[in-house]
Amino acid sequence: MIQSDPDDLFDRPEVSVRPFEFDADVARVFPDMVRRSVPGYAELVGLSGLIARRVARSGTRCYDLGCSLGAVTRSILRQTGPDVVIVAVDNAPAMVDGLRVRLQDVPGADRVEAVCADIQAVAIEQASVVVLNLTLQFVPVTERLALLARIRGGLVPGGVLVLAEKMAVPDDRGGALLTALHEDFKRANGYSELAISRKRSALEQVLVPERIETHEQRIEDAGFAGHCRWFQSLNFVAWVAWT
Ligand SMILES: Nc1ncnc2c1ncn2[C@@H]1O[C@H](C[S@+](CC[C@H]([NH3+])C(=O)[O-])CC(=O)[O-])[C@@H](O)[C@H]1O
Ligand SMILES: O=C(O)C(=O)Cc1ccccc1
Repeated sequence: MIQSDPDDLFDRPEVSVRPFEFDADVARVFPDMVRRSVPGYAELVGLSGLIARRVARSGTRCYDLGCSLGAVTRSILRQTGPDVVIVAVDNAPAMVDGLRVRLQDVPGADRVEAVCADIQAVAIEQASVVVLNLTLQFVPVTERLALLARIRGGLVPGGVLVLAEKMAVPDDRGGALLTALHEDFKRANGYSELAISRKRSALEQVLVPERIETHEQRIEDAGFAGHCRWFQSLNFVAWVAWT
């Protein structure tokens, strides 16, 4: 696990009242926050690297879109050969700064191009793997299809999209159970009732989850030839989609 200060952000009264932002405070606690908030996060990161190991070809690029501090970037770096370039993109300057620091003593880090930019404006070219690990949920819903279609267009034959998202649960007993269990997971990881409810408010309209069927329909509409779901833990789910 990468070094992190403990996440106490939502125990502070002033942080709750404004919408969630990937600023310097969040970047400082992010590894602790994401580990304690996303069930299966370590598996998502590790398995994304293994997917890249299987798929990435020499002379191609792997993209880590919404890379935060580069957990997936480092996972891919460990699993791919010397002729694979990794393009790590985030539009939060504090995240990209943190990524650059964390790459300093990592072997092979010269294969990583760290870019501070909007993923909607970054060219995707010669890509064998494009990872959106918990990132699409922050892109405006109306712009999601265009982004996936552009990713599809930048993939080499045999290339894949790896998409992981918090999902909107169905409005039924199963959905209610998943939501309740996600809160139990946060409680079990030491978050207070207040912190859980404040973060929920801060994320409203910032993180917009969608139903599994909506994601799968969009993957098809974007022109991918096929997809399969390879991960689910409570209300977090991941797919691989291929050309
Ligand atoms: N339009 C955008 N352009 C660029 N970056 C963006 C955009 N929108 C959001 N981000 C960035 O996407 C990241 C989402 S976190 C990803 C975790 C990481 N993938 C991980 O495997 O640790 C997930 C979470 O916090 O739930 C943040 O760093 C944002 O700045
Ligand atoms: O905490 C949540 O409810 C999440 O969906 C995960 C998360 C993790 C880190 C930043 C924002 C959301």
